[in-house]
Amino acid sequence: MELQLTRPDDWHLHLRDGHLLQSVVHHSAKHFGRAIVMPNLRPPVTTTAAAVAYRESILKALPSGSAFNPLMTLYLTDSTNPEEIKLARQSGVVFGVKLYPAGATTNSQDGVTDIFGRLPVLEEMINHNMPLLVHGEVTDPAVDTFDREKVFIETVLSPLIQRLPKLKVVMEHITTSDAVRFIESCKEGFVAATVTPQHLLLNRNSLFQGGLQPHNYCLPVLKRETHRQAIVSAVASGSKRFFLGTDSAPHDRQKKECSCGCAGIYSAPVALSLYAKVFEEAGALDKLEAFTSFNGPDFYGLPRNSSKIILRKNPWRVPDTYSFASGEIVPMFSGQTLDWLPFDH
Ligand SMILES: NC(=O)N[C@@H](CC(=O)O)C(=O)O
Ligand SMILES: [Zn+2]
Ligand SMILES: [Zn+2]
Repeated sequence: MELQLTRPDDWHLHLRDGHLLQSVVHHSAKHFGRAIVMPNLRPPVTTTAAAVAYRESILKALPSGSAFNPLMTLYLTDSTNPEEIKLARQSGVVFGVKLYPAGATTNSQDGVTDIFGRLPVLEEMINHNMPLLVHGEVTDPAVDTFDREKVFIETVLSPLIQRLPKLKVVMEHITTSDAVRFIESCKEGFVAATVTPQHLLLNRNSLFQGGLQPHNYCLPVLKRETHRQAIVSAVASGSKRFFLGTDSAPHDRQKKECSCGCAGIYSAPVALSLYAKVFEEAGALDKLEAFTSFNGPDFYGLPRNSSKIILRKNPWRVPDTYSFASGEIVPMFSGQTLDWLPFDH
């Protein structure tokens, strides 16, 4: 059995830099046309100049002949000014501005402490039709980890959208039925969400199955099964508001398997196989292509890709690890067998 799909894009990807970039970028470039590249490097990509330089290093790291197009983002801080948004738009290579609430996730320490203090920047983004990409969790240590997305929607995102109804917003890596309901309640074309393979396939039991499982730890953390089911129903419905964003987040194995393991799941090499599995199990393979290849570019106002890929039923074993110059990375579904295998058309 075979499916032909318009070439997909990844609307949420971490490519890192240095050795790690060199060893992961080809996994995304192999089948994806474009990717929104997240700016949470150390130091973060806070200026257009830095985004342009980062883009150059990504292009250099690509296999020769690759047509992969990295779409860059800026990391919003408490000192980002509206002028930077103008520069970003003029550059032609920056496609979004990322909101990390300070302290919410990996490399978010330079993030925003109060988004309502950034209104002039957000208004400039509206003028330039530049979307705000949101890691949607509050950071208040008094709020239970599993409630942080819901509380963010209630106390930050919903009031923000009411204040700035013309701002385009992508709620990244949604994890709850609350997020699904919220996105569905917003104006189509203005608010959308990316969905990761892990939040479609795993629930929070996967964190503790037979012992602590650091490779299933990401942020926002996996939630209970009812939330997973709500997210599957949302994507299987064919709604245009949801699209593919892997949040593929490579970390050296030693940084995951240690006394304070960091958050992030490496899914780039398996993501398309996993999304196909989700849609097949939901009886919605006919909705897969819109999710992987249409809804994202339509939301961002970019053309859909013209080339195609094939997904073939061809069981394959996911490698246990991928080696890179200074370590190894354990991928999602490491060592397991997946049915669908992507090929270039
Ligand atoms: N998702 C994660 O758990 N980690 C991401 C950061 C992020 O997307 O929040 C990373 O950069 O490692
Ligand atoms: Zn995030
Ligand atoms: Zn991410």
